[in-house]
Amino acid sequence: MKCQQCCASKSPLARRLQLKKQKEAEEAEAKARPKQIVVTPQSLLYNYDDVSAMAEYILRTCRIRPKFGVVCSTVLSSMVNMIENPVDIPFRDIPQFPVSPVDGHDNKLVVGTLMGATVIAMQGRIHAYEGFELASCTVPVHVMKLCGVKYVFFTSAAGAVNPGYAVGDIMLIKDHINLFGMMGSSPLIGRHDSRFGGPCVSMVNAYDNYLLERGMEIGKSLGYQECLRTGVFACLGSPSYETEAEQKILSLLGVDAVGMSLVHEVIVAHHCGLRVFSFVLITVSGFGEDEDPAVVNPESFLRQQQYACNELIARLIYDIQNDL
Ligand SMILES: O=P(O)(O)O[C@H]1O[C@H](CO)[C@@H](O)[C@H]1O
Ligand code: HPA
Repeated sequence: MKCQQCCASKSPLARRLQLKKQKEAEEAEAKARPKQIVVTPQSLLYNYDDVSAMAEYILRTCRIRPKFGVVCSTVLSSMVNMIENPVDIPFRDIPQFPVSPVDGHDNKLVVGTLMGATVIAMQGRIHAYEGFELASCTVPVHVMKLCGVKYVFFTSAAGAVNPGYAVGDIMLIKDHINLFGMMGSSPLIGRHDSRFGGPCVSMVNAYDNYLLERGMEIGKSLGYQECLRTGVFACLGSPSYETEAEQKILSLLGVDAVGMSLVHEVIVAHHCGLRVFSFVLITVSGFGEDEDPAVVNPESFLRQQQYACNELIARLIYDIQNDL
């Protein structure tokens, strides 16, 4: 006697009929199911309790409530050497905190005091081009917020788009063009938690005007007026540096300098009510020059300007701390 099931499944016609029936059943089931709102993974990755747990771990470990947060660019990680009585907290020790897999990234927080103020600095940041969700790139900002931070300074290495800029220039950011956001990708997409902010956020004064002006004044008073600029920044999503054609587009858009981070961090910081000061160190001069940005060695590069950046951060913290 023939077995109905296995013999039937061997006939191509029977198999096709079976698949058709299966598909129809699946479609009917899908139709009957209530429509679901698909929440993007951004807001699901770290909820308020997850972020609280990270902040609690940090506060328990360092026993300091930081008022200032600093996100150090890969090229400006020497900033943490200014921190007194430092407590190092490796990212991997903080529950759920993202850890960069890139060689040479320090992957730690340094908490202590600087110019008499309490600070928490990120030595090494999380980049989208490493394969992280924007929520992972920006969760450190929410953690800083729950640690008690009020002011946050973001720094980055950048390539010049403005032809008037030179390597070594320090551009204080007055505005950005959010290329990620224009393409529909933002760490704020998805269900929001009102303890961090509302569903939408105005970006007016995201780069705090007062801090920008103070930063400029301090930079000048320190003698850096020749290399100080204020300009518009944009962030690329890919680790490939921009092509000449892309540089031209960026220039037409009004971008002065371009990097691979910072913009989404600033959005999250402003959204949750932190006061933001940001600047970039120009490490690659752009536009028509025969320079390959990938060959720039950040380790041995621009020591003097790195010092200038550190001085700028320290003096601004001092002035804010002392209401100057
Ligand atoms: O974002 P930071 O750490 O400044 O690093 C910048 O420099 C690297 C490229 O040289 C990129 O990672 C870019 O984003
Ligand atoms: O020249 C650059 N282009 C884009 N991102 C960068 N990050 C550092 N330098 C650059």
